[in-house]
Amino acid sequence: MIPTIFAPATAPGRGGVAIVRVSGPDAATALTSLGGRPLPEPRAAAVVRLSDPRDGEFLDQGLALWFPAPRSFTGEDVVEFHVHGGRAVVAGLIDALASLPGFRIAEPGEFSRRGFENGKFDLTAAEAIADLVDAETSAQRRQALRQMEGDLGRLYEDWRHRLMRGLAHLEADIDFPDEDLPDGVADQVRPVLEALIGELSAHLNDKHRGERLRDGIHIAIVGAPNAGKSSLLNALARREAAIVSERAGTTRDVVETHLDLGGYPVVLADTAGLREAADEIESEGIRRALDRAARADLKLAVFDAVTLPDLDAKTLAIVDDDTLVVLNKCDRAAVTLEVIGGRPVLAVSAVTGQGLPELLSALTAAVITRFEAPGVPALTRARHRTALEECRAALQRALLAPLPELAAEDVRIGIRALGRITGRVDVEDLLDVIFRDFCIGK
Ligand SMILES: Nc1nc2c(ncn2[C@@H]2O[C@H](COP(=O)(O)OP(=O)(O)OP(=O)(O)O)[C@@H](O)[C@H]2O)c(=O)[nH]1
Ligand SMILES: [K+]
Ligand SMILES: [Mg+2]
Repeated sequence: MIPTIFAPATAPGRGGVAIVRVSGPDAATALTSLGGRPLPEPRAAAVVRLSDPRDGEFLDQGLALWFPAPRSFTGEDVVEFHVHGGRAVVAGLIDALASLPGFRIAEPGEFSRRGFENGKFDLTAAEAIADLVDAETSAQRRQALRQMEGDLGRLYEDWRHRLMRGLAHLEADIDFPDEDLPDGVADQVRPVLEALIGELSAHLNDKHRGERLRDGIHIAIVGAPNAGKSSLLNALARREAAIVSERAGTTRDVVETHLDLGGYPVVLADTAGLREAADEIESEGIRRALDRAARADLKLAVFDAVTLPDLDAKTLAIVDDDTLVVLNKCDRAAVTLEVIGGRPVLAVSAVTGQGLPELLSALTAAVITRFEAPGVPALTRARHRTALEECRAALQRALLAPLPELAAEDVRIGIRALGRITGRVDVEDLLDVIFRDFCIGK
């Protein structure tokens, strides 16, 4: 017997309203026994006076919604109680529900899991629900919503169906060599595999755009000691996140701060000044700085306007296409350079704030051009990436396979890898395609 599960759907603590969700075969009982009334109209809010069925103690007056299966989030019978959002109210309701036979508190993600198991949505959409709940910026929200609406799931399902048709052709070739099938089935498969390998590669080769959007885009501030890196971090973050001092070599550890740039989540990192280290600790700090610069999506290379025309060679060596060049302390020296290391110079003062709005817009623009690709759903999870790489490798093997049997086995591996992403790994699907495409033996 499937247990009926329940849990608060709203965050713990005080609030205007708290929602407690119930799902399972006995969900209706929760409403009738606690609410002391017959079931209301489906999907219409009804006023309920809730009391504990054990002793009749009044718990709260609230609203109840009744969603009979299968038209609910989980695909099961679902009841939602909207009550006053106090801890004691919710605790009393939870306690009363727990006393009902066959009821237990839900495990994390269990409502979504039941929804997936009842075919309400695929795994990518379930993951998107989690992302949407975690979304902190508008771009994160947009990506999660697109994925929840099925953009990514549809892309992977389309690929999987194309592969299944390819496999059906291969299998027909193997199983029914004497049947009256069209010629050259194997030749029909090759272009299908080649096209898919191309599409998989384009999707995989996206600079981790979607994954970055979930985790945050990494920007590293690098430069010589005392160039004003920590001052710049503090100015951009509008808080004293890093220690600033006139002593060269102040920053040792990487200091991170989180920003929202144009709706994109950004992890901005301040690092140790680059120079010949004076001691072991500084040398470790510089190693971390270089490591961070190498792994960053974007870099801010900070030069000191006071020391012009000398440019720090260690910082110059880091400048590349993913770098914004910043000339700091322009309150103290006239800016005479427009280009450094082939990149346009952004003149700023971390102290007076001069040039910072321009730096912020340049940074935001750089972030947007690197990570926005309208219309095309992005790969969002390492789990998907692993499966897609496995699929591509299998298809590449299939192209080289000397026998159709071996090619078919590799294509099957590719199909299973794609099926794992959406959670659709049903062999019945494959039979459907075989019978629909060939109608052998009727
Ligand atoms: N006038 C002026 N002084 C600045 C500016 N930016 C930083 N400073 C000063 O320069 C000194 C060094 O600043 P920091 O921010 O500690 O420099 P840093 O690059 O982080 O230095 P390390 O952590 O030692 O590598 C401090 O005394 C700051 O007040 C600026 O734009 N104008
Ligand atoms: K310093
Ligand atoms: Mg510093």
